[in-house]
Amino acid sequence: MAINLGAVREKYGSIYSIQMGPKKVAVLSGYETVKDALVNYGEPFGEQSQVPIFERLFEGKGKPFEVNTVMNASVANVIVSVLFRKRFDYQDTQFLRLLTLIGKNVKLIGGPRIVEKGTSTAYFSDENLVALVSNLFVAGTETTASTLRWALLLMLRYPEVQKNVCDEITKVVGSAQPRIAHRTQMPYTDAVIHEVQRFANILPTSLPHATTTDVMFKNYYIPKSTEVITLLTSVLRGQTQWEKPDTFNPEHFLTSTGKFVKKDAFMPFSAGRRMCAGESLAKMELFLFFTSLMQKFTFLPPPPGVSHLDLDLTPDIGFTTRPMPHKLRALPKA
Ligand code: HEM
Repeated sequence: MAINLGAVREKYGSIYSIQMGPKKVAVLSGYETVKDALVNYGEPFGEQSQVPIFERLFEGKGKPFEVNTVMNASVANVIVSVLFRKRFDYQDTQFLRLLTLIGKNVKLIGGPRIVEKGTSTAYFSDENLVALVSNLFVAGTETTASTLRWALLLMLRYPEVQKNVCDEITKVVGSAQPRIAHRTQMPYTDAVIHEVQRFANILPTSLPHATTTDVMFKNYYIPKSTEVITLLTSVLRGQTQWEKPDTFNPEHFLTSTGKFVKKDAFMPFSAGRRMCAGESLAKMELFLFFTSLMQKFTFLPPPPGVSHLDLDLTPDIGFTTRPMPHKLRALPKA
């Protein structure tokens, strides 16, 4: 996925276009070209790019609304543009039905397990392709959207953390569009996103694995083809790993001087050769969606009389850990 735009520039010069999902995008590079475009041609290059999720939130004008659909649709469109080079309109009935079905499936899988007939992976077929595309779609949508919904709920529940995030965004990003490059200068926001992922614990049992051979593991014999579940909850909420394992506490990822600190037990994407294939994409999405939303809105619990202390952090039932359906208010910032 990663394109070395520096290398592309060497080949094609300082102005070229690339296809990004459904859109053809012009790339301007090099000091002279960029300065010329921004200063001398400020007007024609000056329109702000439309971001559908913001339009939806602005439409609400601070009224309470349910965030599930718009969050799922926004995140699903990222993966749809990677897979199919297109995006769906948020009103598209087929798209909305697909998202509803994914939501229902995830809930059902959390109950008694459904045993599926395996698709042969011995050769490449239409069947494999459909399975691959739908796996990527499901894996890439529900997980990221649910993490973002937790992020908003936790910001409602901990307004002081929301304020610290917003202050850091004002200081580092200002009114510019947030970019991945900002992340290293934003240790507090980075820590909050890590702590959201740790606390949300989206895939508490990870995905099931199976042994490829008979194994002796710590004096236990495990025969070949045994299904193995690795409990990520026990790592993300491990009592010996974290100062306050069951409390949302961004300080878990901060030193006493406010620097971001990595933790070995931060393992929401699992680890090893089967670890999440979409980790980098997910991390980028989480940072960009979260900072962009926090930059533009103040998130509040729905009235009347709901205090942030009343908000319920008990997760909904399902294969993934999702917040209970709830409403919130998004107040546009001046
Ligand atoms: C916050 C977001 C996400 C979380 C927490 C997450 C977490 C995980 C976890 C725990 C696994 C299981 C790894 C294992 O079996 O050991 C997994 C697998 C996978 N994830 Fe993600 N994921 C996220 C987002 C994504 C995205 C955006 C994509 C796609 C672009 C994606 C694609 C996959 C795929 C394809 C696998 C299967 C890998 C394999 O079995 O070889 N994930 N993910």
